[in-house]
Amino acid sequence: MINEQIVRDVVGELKDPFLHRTLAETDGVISVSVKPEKKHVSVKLAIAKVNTAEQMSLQMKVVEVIKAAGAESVGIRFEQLPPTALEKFRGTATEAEAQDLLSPLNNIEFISIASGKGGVGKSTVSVNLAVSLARLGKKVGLIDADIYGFSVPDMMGITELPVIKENRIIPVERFGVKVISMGFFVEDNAPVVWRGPMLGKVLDQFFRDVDWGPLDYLILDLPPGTGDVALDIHQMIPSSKEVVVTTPHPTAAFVAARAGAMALQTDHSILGVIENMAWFESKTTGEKEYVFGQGGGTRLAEELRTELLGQIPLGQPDWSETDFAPSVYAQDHPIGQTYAEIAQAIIDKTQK
Ligand SMILES: Nc1ncnc2c1ncn2[C@@H]1O[C@H](COP(=O)(O)OP(=O)(O)OP(=O)(O)O)[C@@H](O)[C@H]1O
Repeated sequence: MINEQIVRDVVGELKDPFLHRTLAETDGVISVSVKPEKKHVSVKLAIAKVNTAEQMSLQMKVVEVIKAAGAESVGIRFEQLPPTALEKFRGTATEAEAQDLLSPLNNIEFISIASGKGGVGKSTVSVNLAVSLARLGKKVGLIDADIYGFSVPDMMGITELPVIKENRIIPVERFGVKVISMGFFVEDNAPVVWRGPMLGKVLDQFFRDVDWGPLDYLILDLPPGTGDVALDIHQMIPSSKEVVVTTPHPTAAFVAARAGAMALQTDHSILGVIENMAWFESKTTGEKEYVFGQGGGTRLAEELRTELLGQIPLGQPDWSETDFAPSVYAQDHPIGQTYAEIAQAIIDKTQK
């Protein structure tokens, strides 16, 4: 039966990627909690530098060893080692890494977009939030981590592929957003059927081998639902602030609550709820019709003890206004303005 000591032992053997000392040596295993009945383990680790590709790789290894020790799900939080510990071990880093440790922290805010089920508009929301944050002057990256149902390139009207320069993948830039999608690496729209380690490698590559440059926000479009794939990805991505997308129907909100619960279980925090397809407004009378019901967003926000960041009505973008990107709303489109307000609320909440 898995217990705290076993977790401390297996994780303690892994090395801090910058200091090349084991986490046991650096006192990097801050806390461990085990819920035996759910076979769930939460760990809090301290390493030399957080929110880096190296953290991502370590995160994969942590998930691997804890699962090998008998856990079914894992939540990981990282924090930075205190300066005294860094000073003590810096001699073990290479010259370049020591320099790197001195540089200002690569302080990216990870925001993941989740939903309880498919088709509620999670990818549309991811794309438009990313574009709106960029319009507000932020440096934004977008990872289409909906690995089996990637749609971001099509939604943004991206036709080119990323180029490789000096062994680094240069993301495609569109509307000021740097985009990486599984769709760039799969031929002829073939379905992707990997799980576990392969999935981890792909995600790792998205973080490690992509030349993101400096970023304020990295938006992750997660796979829908609360199944194994969504759980795998939740465990493998760095701890993030999560936005849960739902439609207004009470049942949809009920399902979305499970996605929120999964986020919390895997140590992500919840930033808020977006209610999509909230109503249809008649162009002729201005009357609102609540086609998919009412109240789901508010109810979900209450249940997750968070706030409703905004409500997005039904409506299509005007393609010609957005350079033929089928799902991007122009800045002056009413829905584009709503996205701008939500993006501003996210900036305020994350103080970026
Ligand atoms: N507010 C909206 N008004 C009208 N159509 C919308 C709206 N939001 C999304 N859609 C449309 O609904 C469909 C589903 O949206 P989207 O692909 O973003 O959902 P999803 O939750 O990401 O689905 P999946 O996870 O299954 O890929 C798309 O055709 C999209 O254009």
